[in-house]
Amino acid sequence: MDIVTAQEMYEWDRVAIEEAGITGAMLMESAGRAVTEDMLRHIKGSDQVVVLIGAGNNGGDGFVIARTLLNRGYNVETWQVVSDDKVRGDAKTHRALFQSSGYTYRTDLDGLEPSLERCDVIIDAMLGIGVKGNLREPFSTIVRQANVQRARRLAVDLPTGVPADESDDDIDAFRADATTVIAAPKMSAFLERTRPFYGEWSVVEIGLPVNELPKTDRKVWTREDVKRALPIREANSHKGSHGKGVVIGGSKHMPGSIAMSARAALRSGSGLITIATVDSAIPSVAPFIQEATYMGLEENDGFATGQAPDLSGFDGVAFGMGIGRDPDTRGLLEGVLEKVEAPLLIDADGLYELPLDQVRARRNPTVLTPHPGEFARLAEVSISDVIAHPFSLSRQFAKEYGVYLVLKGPSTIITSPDGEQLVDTSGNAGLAKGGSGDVLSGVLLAMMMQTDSLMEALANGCFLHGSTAEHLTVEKHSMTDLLANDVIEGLPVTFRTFSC
Ligand SMILES: NC(=O)C1=CN([C@@H]2O[C@H](COP(=O)(O)OP(=O)(O)OC[C@H]3O[C@@H](n4cnc5c(N)ncnc54)[C@H](O)[C@@H]3O)[C@@H](O)[C@H]2O)[C@@H](O)CC1
Ligand SMILES: [K+]
Repeated sequence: MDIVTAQEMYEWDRVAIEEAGITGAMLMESAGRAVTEDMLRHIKGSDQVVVLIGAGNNGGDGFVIARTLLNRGYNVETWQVVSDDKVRGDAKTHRALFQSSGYTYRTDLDGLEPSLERCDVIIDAMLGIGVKGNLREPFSTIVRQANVQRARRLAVDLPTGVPADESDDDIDAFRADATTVIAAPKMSAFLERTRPFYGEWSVVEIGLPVNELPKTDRKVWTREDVKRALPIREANSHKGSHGKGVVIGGSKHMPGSIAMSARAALRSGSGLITIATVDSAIPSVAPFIQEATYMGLEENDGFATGQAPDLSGFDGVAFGMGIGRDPDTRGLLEGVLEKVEAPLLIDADGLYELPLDQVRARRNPTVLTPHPGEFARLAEVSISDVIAHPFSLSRQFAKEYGVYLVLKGPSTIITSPDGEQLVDTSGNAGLAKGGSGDVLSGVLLAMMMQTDSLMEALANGCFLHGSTAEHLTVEKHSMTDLLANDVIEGLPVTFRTFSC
């Protein structure tokens, strides 16, 4: 499923209208009808519905929605919140159709607040992707009034006041319980600051000529994508067919991270996993993971040091989980960056003092898996910049250093060195705990060794990790008590849902 910017969406509309010959009014009719159909999931026959209509084409959709609901016998009050002369083009055409169908609308805004207080459902068709900057009047007052009502709030395409794209503006917007998105989700549905305004969102198809539309290089990775792209275990496979991986990390006082990564990698189908960690950590890790083999690392004060061991012969390497930030570990990391020919994933403490020039110089794939704080440090920007512009900053960074970047968050954005992006929205707040990242690294390593496309491997890994947390918090756990180890032990159920 493509994710679009406002500009890309306008280009899709242009192709539909100018090249495919579908008129704007026709598109608006289809959009309004499809949105109504979707919204009916949230509307009962006895509900009093208020439809709020703005000046642009989002308002035009509102006239179609109001007419469709009235034709079906729903109780609807239609409010055009701007003066008549502001409504033009296709929206004006649909206002005329609304009126010639025998329906009337109100514009006396003094009477709007009591209506909002009385109604059961508010449909927001005031502003869509055309919003620019902070809300002006009367929109900001109406949004404020609507946001405090007990009524269910439903938004058309996007909640009024939420920009479609990345933005630094303060957000003052309609707080939707549910949003029916037209044709494709906009970037803001995945951004930390704007995503909550959407509520639960769904996408409707409106008759755009899909095969003629310019492709975007930004997509949501869905369950169907995972079903298609997840590695299948052939009946005649052996342990060597599924990847021989090594996880390098852990320190005397942090042995747990590497243990969790290794166990997650094994639970996710790796053929063989070697744990490379400081000698002093091996006795505490080994009893928990009997399926792994071990490689001792030189240590200084409990932290790994010395040269990189021989890592030839491995199909995938993950570095950094629990390794600590001791300056003496740097030589080991430099050796790993230089020597490892297999795909190399670097996480956690491995990202702390990462020599980026050496990363750029690598001829083999490198995967970095930062959370926003780690990414801000790597990219030398502020955390608030990362939160506001994760798509563009990820793309810029991945291209500049030639890396696969997994920027973790409520929406995880995976970017390839040539700028293609996949977004995973699975998971929940139960994962906001120490150890989650270590488990994810293990799952990703396993996927990297079993899937030809690294992008698909990373997106599958993020999805498996997130959807495991989702099912565990429905069946067995709460978001409060869920631990990283529970996620590892929940992976089998996730894999079983994909029958692999
Ligand atoms: N043919 C098309 O272009 C289609 C468009 N569709 C709908 O049209 C929408 C886009 O239409 P538009 O481009 O007309 O944009 P909008 O409907 O989002 O509104 C643009 C209007 O909002 C005003 N405005 C912008 N920023 C404002 C602010 N901060 N405060 C107050 N007013 C502000 C502008 O002056 C302009 O009148 C989509 O979101 C979608 O709902 C759908 O009907 C499908 C077809
Ligand atoms: K809207």
